Amino acid sequence: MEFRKAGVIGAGAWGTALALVCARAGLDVVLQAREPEVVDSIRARRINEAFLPGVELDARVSVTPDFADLADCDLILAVPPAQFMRSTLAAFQPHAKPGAPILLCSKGIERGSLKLMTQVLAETLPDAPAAVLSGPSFAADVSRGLPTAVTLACEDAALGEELMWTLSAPGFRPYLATDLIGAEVGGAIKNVLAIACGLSEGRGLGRSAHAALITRGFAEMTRLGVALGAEPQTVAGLCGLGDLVLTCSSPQSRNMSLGLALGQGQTVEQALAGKRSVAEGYESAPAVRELAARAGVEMPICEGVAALLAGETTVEGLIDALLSRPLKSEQG
Ligand SMILES: NC(=O)C1=CN([C@@H]2O[C@H](COP(=O)(O)OP(=O)(O)OC[C@H]3O[C@@H](n4cnc5c(N)ncnc54)[C@H](O)[C@@H]3O)[C@@H](O)[C@H]2O)C=CC1
Ligand SMILES: O=C(CO)COP(=O)(O)O
Repeated sequence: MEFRKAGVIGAGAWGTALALVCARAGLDVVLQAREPEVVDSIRARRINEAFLPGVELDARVSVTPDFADLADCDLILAVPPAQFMRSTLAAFQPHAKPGAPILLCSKGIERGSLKLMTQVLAETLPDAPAAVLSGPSFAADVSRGLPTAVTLACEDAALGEELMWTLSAPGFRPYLATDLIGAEVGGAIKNVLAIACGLSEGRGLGRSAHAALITRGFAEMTRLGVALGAEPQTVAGLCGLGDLVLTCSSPQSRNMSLGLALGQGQTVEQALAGKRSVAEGYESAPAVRELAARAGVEMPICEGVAALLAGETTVEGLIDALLSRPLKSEQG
């Protein structure tokens, strides 16, 4: 199957950057934006001022508010915040071209249902072939053409390969996998762990604590991923460990910067006030906590972040709780 026209659903920073990736890969692109001012800004100035300022969009990218304009797209990239994936796909569903694959590019777990994005897709567009794109990739970097490598997972290996060739460009390298769950869990959990790393940074706990949080956080990610059916080597790839390292290492991350603000003494409400961009770790933390409890998996860092965000503990309480855990085997 040769792909010629991509529809990108969701014109936040990442959807806009991915529209550029598709255009650079030679596809015609229709970018669906929810906000009228985003449509106006791209039509008037070729720039998404609200979510990706300073980046000029390729002439191959057209913008629309209307899902009907994606009806002839033979490939769809779904990029709304995870909590809106279900409502967004449901709105798009009447316009989906039969057989067009849907590449899920959002990172999170649906609150309430505790479902991954592939499960949400299976319930809203059950006949659409599913794939997942996830990995260390700041929209600002990717949109500027800086080198990036990501995981592209698809159970149908031939379709995965087709998608890999379709989307690859000199600065954008998708690596193939067939393990959808593995490709999804890391991206959801790393956002919660990045909040923890931000807290540590904000409290001035030092680089050693930072490295400990990444490493023990990766153990949590792997435990829950495996309990949900992921292959550990997928979690150790770009979509898991790779994205954990990126997101925990730069205040450019919305999740890490949320943790940083909390660590410096802001309340959750203050840290989130006035923000239009999404911090998926805030949204997914309660779902990660519930999934871990349901699976009987210990995730003390994620559990602590969820408790902090829910107002059940303080930053000091969270740090004390982690440091007073019983000593044990590293592999346990
Ligand atoms: N920004 C980045 O560097 C990256 C983001 N992602 C993921 O992409 C997904 C989207 O994030 P961004 O593009 O960064 O978003 P953003 O934070 O730049 O923008 C917020 C988005 O939320 C949408 N939105 C707000 N209310 C909505 C509603 N009721 N229904 C549907 N959509 C609504 C807005 O239209 C906008 O597209 C997230 O899951 C994020 O984790 C993944 C890789 C990189
Ligand atoms: O997912 C990302 C990088 O891979 C973006 O991280 P933030 O959402 O924390 O900014």
